[in-house]
Amino acid sequence: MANKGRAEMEVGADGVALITIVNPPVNSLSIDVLLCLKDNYEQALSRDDVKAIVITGAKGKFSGGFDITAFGGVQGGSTEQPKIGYISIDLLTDTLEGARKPSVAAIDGLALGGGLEVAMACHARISTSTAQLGLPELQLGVIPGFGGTQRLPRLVGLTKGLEMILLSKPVKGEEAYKLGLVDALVPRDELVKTARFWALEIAACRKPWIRSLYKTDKLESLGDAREILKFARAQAQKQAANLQHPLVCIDVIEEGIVSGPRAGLWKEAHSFQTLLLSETCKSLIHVFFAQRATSKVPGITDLGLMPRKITKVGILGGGLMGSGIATALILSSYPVILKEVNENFLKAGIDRVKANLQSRVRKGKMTQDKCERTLSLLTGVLDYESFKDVDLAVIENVSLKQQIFADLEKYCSPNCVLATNTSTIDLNLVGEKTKSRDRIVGAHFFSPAHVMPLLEIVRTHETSPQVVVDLLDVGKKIRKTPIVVGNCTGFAVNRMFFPYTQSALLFVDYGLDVYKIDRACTKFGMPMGPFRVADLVGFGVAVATGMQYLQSFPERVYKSMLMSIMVEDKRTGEATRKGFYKYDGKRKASPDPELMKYIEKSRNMAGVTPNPELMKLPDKDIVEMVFFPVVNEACRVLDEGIAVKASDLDIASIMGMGFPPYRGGIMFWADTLGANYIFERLEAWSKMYGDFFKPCSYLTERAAKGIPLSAPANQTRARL
Ligand SMILES: C[C@H](O)CC(=O)SCCNC(=O)CCNC(=O)[C@H](O)C(C)(C)COP(=O)(O)OP(=O)(O)OC[C@H]1O[C@@H](n2cnc3c(N)ncnc32)[C@H](O)[C@@H]1OP(=O)(O)O
Repeated sequence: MANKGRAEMEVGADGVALITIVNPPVNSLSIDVLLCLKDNYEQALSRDDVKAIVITGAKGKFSGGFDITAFGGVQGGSTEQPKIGYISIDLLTDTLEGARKPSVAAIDGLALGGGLEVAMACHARISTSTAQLGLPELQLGVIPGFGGTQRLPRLVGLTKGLEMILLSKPVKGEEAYKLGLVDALVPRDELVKTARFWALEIAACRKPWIRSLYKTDKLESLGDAREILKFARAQAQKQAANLQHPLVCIDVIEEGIVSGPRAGLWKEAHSFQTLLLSETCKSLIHVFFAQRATSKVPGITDLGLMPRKITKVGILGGGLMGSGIATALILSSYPVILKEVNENFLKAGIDRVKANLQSRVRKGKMTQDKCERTLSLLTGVLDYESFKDVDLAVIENVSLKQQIFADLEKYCSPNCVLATNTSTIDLNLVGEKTKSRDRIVGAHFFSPAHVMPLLEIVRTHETSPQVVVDLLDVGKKIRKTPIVVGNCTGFAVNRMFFPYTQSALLFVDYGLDVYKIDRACTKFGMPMGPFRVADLVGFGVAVATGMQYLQSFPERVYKSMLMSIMVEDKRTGEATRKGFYKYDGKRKASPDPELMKYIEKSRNMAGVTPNPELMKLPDKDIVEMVFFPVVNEACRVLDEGIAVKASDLDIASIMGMGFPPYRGGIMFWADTLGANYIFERLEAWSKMYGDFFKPCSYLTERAAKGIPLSAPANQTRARL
């Protein structure tokens, strides 16, 4: 098998061995790279002409950490691993850090995870000011495994070290220097030269020879450290009660502080090994690759098309979505022209963008100066005159979309991409009156558009691949995760979201408690249960959406009257301070005993007698009752070719619905339970409660054949 990366060594006349990690695209530390590093070290330590060593990464990137692609092989048992502690103790601690020749890390681009851990084992670190340094392993369900749990707190102090590790939050070179994580900041073109000089200075005892594993000056006293760790444990549990690995990480750090760093390294090595095989780690690794795979669309991104340069974006409508989209675009340096129908609406739209930016200033995410420079990219207009040179026009929720598209066709250049932000409108209808159907595309942002990470790119049969490639590129530049989907009511995310609320409403009619359902969902890991979400969004939207679904999918909509009854009583959610919950002045939700009268009315209208047995159900059953219909719908979305692959739906469920990432997304989670189990439960419920639960043919077939729901179906033709 071909080697996965290497480390190259070159010995200079100055007596410095320069070791370069070469493993594109991010110089990850594969086992091959690490074994090369070991060979290089053995050579450098034995050669008389080598006085000191510098480690760097090829092409401006130190290293993105351990090779994540190898995790899958280890988890599946197909890749053999080095023995426990071999990399962190034998190689990095005893060979590199314990060597009688000094090492200096020359860091540019990124030093993440194992990359930073290699750098911390060196005796000094020189960095550029823009490099990113961090230990993001917890994001992947593991802990730092090459000594990071021991060395980072010793270099930057326990509080900062915990923050960086538990929040997977990297720092820029500049901050790393202030924290003491790096020893000097230099411009990129002086990086290696300075590191060489520094290494020779250490060898000549003119600069300190520091083994960070044994540093104690930054560590708090044992009593203080215990208090800090206690607080960190409480925070970790509060933030994600279902996750074990943050607590394991804190235990490992504590071991090093209480019993010494060597004991800490051993505990780290054993814990890393155990966590690597956990369901959480498998799920999070799946999510890492699934997220990157969303921008790989068969038949679109494999045609060799290059994205065209988008230099200016026109937005029609400065409402909530239009202003949010404008904010997202100017934040990524796109000049934007915002068009409204009159002065008042235009001012309101621009004020919304200003408020979005000001909120970033207040939170310390942006300086006032940067805020003003960003705002200068936005121009408000009342006519189409300035649309001549826009490359992308995004139409927000304005009526007469057809007319607007016909107007745009007259005013914009023939190459301008025409995008519409809609969650429901049929794109084929929108383009009906134009000759430009090939450049019409949906750009479904989620509210608030400048904050939510997901972007559904909706294509019709006629949308050209070039236009999709262009929008994928814009999505990446504005830091959204784009999912390419076909045209249908609700696209992928809302189609999956709808049964979530529907199922919850059905079971309330049949006797379950609103608050019990919400609690079961939040314990499962959802940020909010379906009823709390409905309050947040407002019932107006939910009722209107329900009507559209009823039209499109009449055979599987449960017609609950509960929300409509509440709307009649002007009880429409958080905005009216009363929905399924009641809200105080600070938007704090609490259960409302009055709700029962609406529920009883809804049950009467449905002609349903509540079953008291349902209230005795454990949370697990409630979660399945709410989510299996979502799985069923996700299967239909996949079967119809609306989504091109199951992992796209995993990302859509995580980023669009708040499905817990540590469960891997809706389809990944479903496969951990098995298609057959889900089929049987849905089938049983469909007999008791009706067609809403009826398993679709995709699910039925896979359950019968024992095929995972996520397995690609080559026979499924994309219907768009
Ligand atoms: C023992 C140790 O403690 C354990 C570890 O080190 S675990 C690993 C810790 N490191 C990380 O978590 C970093 C993960 N990577 C990232 O956050 C980002 O990829 C990055 C910041 C490095 C680069 O981001 P960006 O420039 O946007 O590029 P991105 O699209 O994410 O990645 C480029 C490619 O590199 C791959 N890649 C990134 N990091 C990788 C890694 N550590 N191993 C293997 N492949 C990696 C991606 O999968 C992607 O591949 P693709 O082009 O085939 O889709």
